Amino acid sequence: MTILDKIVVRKKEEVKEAKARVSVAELEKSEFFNRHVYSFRDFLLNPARTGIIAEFKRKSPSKGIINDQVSVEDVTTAYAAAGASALSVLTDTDFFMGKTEDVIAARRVNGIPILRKEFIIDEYQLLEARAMGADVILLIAAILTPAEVSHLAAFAKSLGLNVLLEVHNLEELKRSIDPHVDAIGVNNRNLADFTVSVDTSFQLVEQIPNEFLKISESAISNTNVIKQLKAAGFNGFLIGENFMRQADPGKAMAEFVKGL
Ligand SMILES: O=P(O)(O)OC[C@@H](O)[C@@H](O)c1c[nH]c2ccccc12
Repeated sequence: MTILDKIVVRKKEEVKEAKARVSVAELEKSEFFNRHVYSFRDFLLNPARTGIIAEFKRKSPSKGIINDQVSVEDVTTAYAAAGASALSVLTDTDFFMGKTEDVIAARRVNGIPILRKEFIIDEYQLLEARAMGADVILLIAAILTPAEVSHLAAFAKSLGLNVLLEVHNLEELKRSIDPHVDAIGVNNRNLADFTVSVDTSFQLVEQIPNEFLKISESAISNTNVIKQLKAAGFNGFLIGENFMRQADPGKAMAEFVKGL
């Protein structure tokens, strides 16, 4: 079993437990459920911002603890002030040390799009994403059939959410592409074996139709790479560890963007 398989097994249990604990009617009554959702496209394409989707990530299966000493409010507001186009906040607890409350806390203090970074396998998690104040949801092609991608993307759109589809090879891209998706993210990290290569982004960019926003995800640690990715056609750059491994991730991002 790969780590991704393990995460999905655990996720199925979690979703079952959550459904038993909190009804859909309760989710629909939550304070953020009917709020205005920010447009991922507008923020990513705004030239006054950096295109960086800055991630709050305490821990990962590949790196272990990255940083569990900082607050989600401090870091995300500093990311936004440093020019982030959007925020990414992990909500998986067992593998990434994240939680629903992290998105809620980030939502209260930020006015830019928030991606609920989660392993989505069920419609219920999209209702949760809406309820916690997220604007963007992630669909990972490696764990979903094309029919599931299409169904979940359409349901997310019906809730007003933006959809980011993540692929890490041409086969996943070809089989999963769907008109309900807003953005396609090329993950430079293979979630099955953790190998990383930014070349994955350069190889796949030409194959992504231009109606989709193009995002390069993971293992981005210098501004020259961002310049090259931009020249190749990418609109967004998802960065986590490079900032989070510093004592002050917001300050690390502010320093980083000086090089753009
Ligand atoms: O920390 P990095 O290498 O900058 O990567 C950030 C982000 O791309 C990565 O956390 C990620 C990309 N896709 C995911 C899916 C699930 C969990 C995590 C991820």
